Amino acid sequence: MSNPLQGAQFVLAAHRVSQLPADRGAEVAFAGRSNAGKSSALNALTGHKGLARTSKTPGRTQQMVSFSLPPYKDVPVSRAQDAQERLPLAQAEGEPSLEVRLVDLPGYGYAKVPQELREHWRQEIDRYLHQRRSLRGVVLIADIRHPLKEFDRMMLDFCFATGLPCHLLLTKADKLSRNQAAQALAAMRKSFPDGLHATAQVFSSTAGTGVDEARAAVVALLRQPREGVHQDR
Ligand SMILES: Nc1nc2c(ncn2[C@@H]2O[C@H](COP(=O)(O)OP(=O)(O)OP(=O)(O)O)[C@@H](O)[C@H]2O)c(=O)[nH]1
Ligand SMILES: [Mg+2]
Repeated sequence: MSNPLQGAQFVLAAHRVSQLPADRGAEVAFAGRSNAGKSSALNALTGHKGLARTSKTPGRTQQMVSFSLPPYKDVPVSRAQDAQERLPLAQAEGEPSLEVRLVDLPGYGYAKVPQELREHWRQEIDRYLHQRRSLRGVVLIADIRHPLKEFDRMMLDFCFATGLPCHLLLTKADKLSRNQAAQALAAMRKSFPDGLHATAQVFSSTAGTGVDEARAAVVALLRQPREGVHQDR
């Protein structure tokens, strides 16, 4: 299966929402607690090992890092079928330029990050979620071995309240047996409230588990129509 997210390139790292690329096209944000494996997941999904910086030390990503996917603006509609796999954004929207981005958000909840900085990111992430019109969905990344933490719950609540779609990657599945991983996934799905627009899967950046499924989920998020996503945001 070809990779619909290949060709991603670093655009910029922002300290504030206002420094992000122009708010058009479609983007999907990667969120989760510090050290959950967000940057590693981005690298696995784009098939570009060194794209996002990863680290054993929590708190590595201290900016909002924006990556662009190749613009497919010149794909003739007659070849759309052929291009479907490589065309993350729905053409039906009729935007002349299909700008598509992935955003690596700073990890949340790392105690050693100074309080002031944590507060800064709490505010900026909140602002990002509420204001970013091109945001089509969130990939929430959580360690499969641990129950969801406060930040994860807040993110799901936000998605629930605003109708923003969310795809949960239960990552580091290589640390569990297949059976344990399947059980953790089933328990997680059960805990979702009715009406939450969320999907979940088992994932491992290191073992490559669930990579194709996750790529398809990201593409599905990028194709979300703009309406319906942020009516209430
Ligand atoms: N075993 C295993 N380790 C992983 C996996 N994904 C990430 N890691 C490790 O977990 C640590 C954190 O990974 P990162 O991708 O940097 O995590 P992050 O969520 O981006 O962290 P911050 O930027 O600090 O918020 C690194 O040591 C990774 O090698 C995985 O699927 N399996
Ligand atoms: Mg990171």
